[in-house]
Order: sequence, then C-alpha cells, then structure tokens
Amino acid sequence: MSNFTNQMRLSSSLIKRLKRSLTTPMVMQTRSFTTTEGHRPSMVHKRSLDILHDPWFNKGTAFSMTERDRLDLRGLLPPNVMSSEQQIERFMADLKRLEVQARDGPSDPYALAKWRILNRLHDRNETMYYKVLIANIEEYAPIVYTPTVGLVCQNYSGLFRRPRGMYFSAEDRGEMMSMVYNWPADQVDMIVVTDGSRILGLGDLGVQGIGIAIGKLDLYVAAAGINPQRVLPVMIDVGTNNEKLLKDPLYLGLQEHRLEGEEYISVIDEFMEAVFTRWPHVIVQFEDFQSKWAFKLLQRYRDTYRMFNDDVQGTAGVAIAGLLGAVRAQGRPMIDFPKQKIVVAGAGSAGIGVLNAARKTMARMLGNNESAFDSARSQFWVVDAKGLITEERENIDPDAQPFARKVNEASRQGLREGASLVEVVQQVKPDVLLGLSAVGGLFSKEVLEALKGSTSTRPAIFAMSNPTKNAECTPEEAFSIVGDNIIFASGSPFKDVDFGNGLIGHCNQGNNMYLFPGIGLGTLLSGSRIISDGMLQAAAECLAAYMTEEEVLKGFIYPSISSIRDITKEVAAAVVREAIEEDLAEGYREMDARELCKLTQLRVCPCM
Ligand SMILES: NC(=O)c1ccc[n+]([C@@H]2O[C@H](COP(=O)([O-])OP(=O)(O)OC[C@H]3O[C@@H](n4cnc5c(N)ncnc54)[C@H](O)[C@@H]3O)[C@@H](O)[C@H]2O)c1
Ligand SMILES: O=C(O)C[C@H](O)C(=O)O
Ligand SMILES: [Mg+2]
Repeated sequence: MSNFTNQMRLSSSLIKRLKRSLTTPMVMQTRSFTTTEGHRPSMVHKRSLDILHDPWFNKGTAFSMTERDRLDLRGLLPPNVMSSEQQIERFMADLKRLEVQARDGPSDPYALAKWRILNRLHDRNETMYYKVLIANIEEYAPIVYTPTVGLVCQNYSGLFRRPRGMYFSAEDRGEMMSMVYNWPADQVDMIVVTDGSRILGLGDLGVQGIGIAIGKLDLYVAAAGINPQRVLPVMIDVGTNNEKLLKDPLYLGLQEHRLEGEEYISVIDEFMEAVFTRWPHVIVQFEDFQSKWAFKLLQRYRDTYRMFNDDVQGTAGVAIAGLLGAVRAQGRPMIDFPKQKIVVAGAGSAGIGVLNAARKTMARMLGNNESAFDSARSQFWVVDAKGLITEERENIDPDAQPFARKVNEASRQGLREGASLVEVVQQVKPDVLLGLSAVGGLFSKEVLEALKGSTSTRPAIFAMSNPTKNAECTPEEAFSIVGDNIIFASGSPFKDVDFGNGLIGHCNQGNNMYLFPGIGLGTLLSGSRIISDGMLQAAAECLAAYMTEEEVLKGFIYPSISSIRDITKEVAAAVVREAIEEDLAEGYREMDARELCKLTQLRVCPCM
C-alpha cells in the first residue's frame, strides 16, 4: 500500500475516533452488550480497561469484535474471540496442567506456582507487587523474568486471566491510530514490543510472547524506577508459523501464518506511527523479533524514532562488558582485548549484535581506523547451525558476511567451510567460547574437552542462551571439565558450583537486564531524540567499569542482581552524559538541556 493510501486510512480512522469522542462524553456514556450467558443486554457506564477489571461486566476474551469496538476494548484483548465454552475449557486445562510443565530444566520446581501468586498480586495492587519484587529481587527476578517468563509464555493461553498491555493484530490495519486511544494512560514512557517470533530460545510463540514484554517492563519498574502507570507491554500479532498453535482451538492469537515482506512492515510502520503520535516522547524497546526482522526494523527506525533492539544492542553491550571483564580476570589490562581469540556459536540477532560490537571495540583500541577495523575481524570464528562460516558459504546471510573466515586462512588452520564447533575449538584454542545459539547442551563434553587446549591462562565460557534448558552448558559441566580457574557466565541464572574443597566456582549472569533498564531510563531523562551508538557504548563501558579489580580476579565479571538498581542508575547517568555530549539531549519535564548540562561534570558541553 502506498504511503498516501496508508495515511488516508489512518486519518479516516482517527477522524472517526475524534468524532466519537466529541459527540459522546467518554466517562458518562452508557453502552449495552450481551452478557456471557447470552441474551439480555447489559447496560454499562464504563469503558475500556474499567470494564475488563470489573467482574460484574467482564467477559474477557468472549467480547465479540463489535462489542470490543463499541466499548473501546479493541487492542486490550488478544485478537482471537472465544466462546464461553472455550474459555471454560481453557481454564480447566490450565487447572489440570498445574504440575505438568511447571519446571524449566534444573530451575525452581515451583516457579510457575510462584509466578501465578505474584501475577495475582500484580493485578490486585501494583504498589505492593513492586515493593515485594524490589525487596526480593534476587529471588523473584527469575520468576517474573528469565527463565520462568519463558515457561509463562509457553503456557500463556492457559495462564491468561486479566489482560495486560495492548494487542495490535494484522486485522487491525488502518485502525491502530484510533486504537492507541483505548489505552487509559495519557502518558507512556516505555513500551516493550514483540511480535512473538523468537521468544528466548523457545521459537515462535505467537501472541503468547506478550509475557516477555510484561517481564521486561517489570524490570523497568523494579530496576529503573519507571512509573508502572507509564509502561505499556505490546504484542503485535501478525500470525504465527508455529503449527501446534495454528491447530490449537484454545490459542488466543490469530490463527494464520505470519505476514511477510511489505505487508509485515506496513503493520509495524502503522504501529510505530500510532504510538509516537499519541505519546511523542515514548521509548520503544523491540524484543524477541526473529533475526530476519530484528536488523531490518532497527535500521528502518533508529534514526527517526526513540527506539532500540534489546537483543541486538542490549545484549551486545552486556557481552562487551563481560568480555572485557574476562580479559581483566586474566590479570591483563582491558587494552589487551584485541588479542583475544573468540569463537561465537550462533549468528542470529544476538550473536551478530555481539560480533559487531566486539569488533568495533577492538578497532577503537587498535587506533580507530579502517585497518584496525579490518584486522579486528580476524579475531572471530563464527559457527552457526551449518558449522564454521567461511567465504565459501552459499547464500550467506549478509549480516554474517563480514565475519566469514577467508578460505585460505581457514585451511592454514586446518579448518574448512562448515567445520564443526568441536573442530573449531580444537584448532583455534580460543580464549573465549561464547554461545548465543539457543541450543541447550551445545557445549558438549567434547567441545569443553577441546577448550582445555585453550592458549588462555583463564578461558572464558559464555553460555548465554535462554531459558535454562537452552543454555549451551551448565556451570557444573564447564568447571568440572575445563577446570576450576575458568570464567563462567550464563544468560539464565544458575547456582554457584561448590568444588567441595572450600572453593566456589562463580556463575555470573550475563543477561541484557544489566543494561536495558539503564538505557531506557537514561534516554528518558536526557530526552534524547534517538538512541545513538555512542549512548549504547557508554552504557556498556559503564557496566564494564562497575566491577572492581579484586572482584574480576575472583571471577566476578557481572554484578549481583541485588545491585541492579544501583547499576541501572549508573548506566542511566552514563547514557545521559553521552546524549548531552552528542548534543542529542532535549531534556525532560522542567529539566531542559541546559539544566541537564549543569548537572553533569562534563568538561565539554555543546549547549554551554
Ligand atoms: N543472555 C542474554 O542477554 C541474551 C540476549 C539475547 C538473546 N539471548 C539468547 O540467545 C539465543 C539466540 O538468540 P537469537 O535472537 O540470536 O536467535 P536466532 O534464532 O536469531 O539465532 C540462533 C543462531 O544459532 C545458530 N545455531 C543453531 N543451531 C546451532 C548449532 N548447532 N551450532 C551453532 N549454532 C547454531 C543459528 O544458525 C542461528 O545463527 C536465544 O536463546 C536467546 O534467548 C540471550
Ligand atoms: O530475555 C532475556 O532474558 C534475555 C534476552 O533478551 C533473550 O532474548 O534471551
Ligand atoms: Mg530478548
């Protein structure tokens, strides 16, 4: 559809909406609809979320599309309209499933039960919910966030009780500009949006992916202190390619294959235009989009909107901080980073994001010129589902292309196109083995045995895939096979390993949660128009510098989650400083750019 036609559609829906609000005062309006039992019309003086939160009137997913339109509910419920019989079936199936699938690998067996209790509190009393979460962040972050949030998404059709957030579906094309006004808050600071196409390492979960947006925003409130009334989780339902969900009669999302190409982009464009029209200062975090869209959408929007992609950019910053920590843990200065040999398993949105950032960081340390950038490339070996990526790879993904090994260079090392991970580790003897493959157990006994040949005095293993059962290896496997001296980090939380001799092998959590809340908060407070590479780099450097020399030498390369509020504050301050330095900051509320400058200790400040 041309931009013009699109605009016409958008503006006609907006005009409809405006007319409706002019002719009928929202609050006092009386509307009728049929109750769940059927026939008698019910009169209601409420609208929007007030209806969904009222047990006398709420029909949940059984509200028909006409009722959703008339009661300003469009977008506040998952798109699939259910019959009351289906609702009961879904509830009963969930009740019976209580103990089954309540566990994600070796994690807490009661995780899902705890999530249900916390979720009920979230629905009843947000202030109390966040107080409980903040006071017990170490215990409950793994429940409301990774790894349990993965289990929640997998079971979402059953767990769904009260809606939270907004749903924009392929069926809502042309309506989004109007729908955004169904959200009751006049001010929204943070949106986390997903299309559900790659939820953690669990694949395409369709509409059920809304859970990840809710979990991330919980951390925005708990770690960054964002007002819970100003966060908005969003699910863009463009269908699903998950065959199981397509056949499930109780699935809450659109039961059609995913939109592709221009059709897909036009939905996301319409969503972005709608939310930035209603809330011009909002920040949109893209989360768990499959790689093929993650990069394209980032390129499409990053210079126009206040947005970032957490999996590409947040993960990259967290990985850089960890990689620099691993260099320091060897007793070497950070500036030795460009000498590290790094094997990366996984060339998706996260893997490529990390590779690009690591290469740039090395290049900066080597003189920040073209030849430095070029030579940094040779420090990386990238293995994906088809093995080692070389220039011989057919139909190579353009994002992976810059990291393809030259064929003669590979053969000098005894490697070839498609070489297995174990062969690569054997030949390269890397300092770092980093996994973002979503393949649980990929760092097998053989791979870890091969890493014993590392030329590093202290090899580092980053098993960053989530949730727990997708981790490339466990810390027990890593420490017991490679040795007590290694550095270990995983994306999902694991317990430290007790060596039984009074010594402990520390398991770091290398998760983007250490950066995204600070990136969002810093952007909000600075009022920066966009989120620049420099702001992201400042966030990563701040996290890298957070750990003391003594801590890194003991193998602690990331802070404990109990200090997440402090880290977030530091990261946010670094982001604000950088935004000011780059002359991007426009200020926040009464704190204009000039006032912000006064607050910082910058020597050079462009607005002074
Ligand atoms: N720790 C964190 O903060 C963090 C952040 C982002 C993503 N992740 C995790 O990283 C994982 C990957 O995310 P993504 O968005 O890049 O996914 P993706 O699906 O885009 O990429 C997965 C990549 O792994 C490769 N792969 C598959 N099987 C492989 C194998 N046997 N050997 C080597 N490579 C293999 C694929 O070819 C692909 O390149 C997910 O589990 C996600 O949860 C963790
Ligand atoms: O969600 C997480 O825990 C980290 C990351 O964003 C992921 O997709 O795995
Ligand atoms: Mg993610």
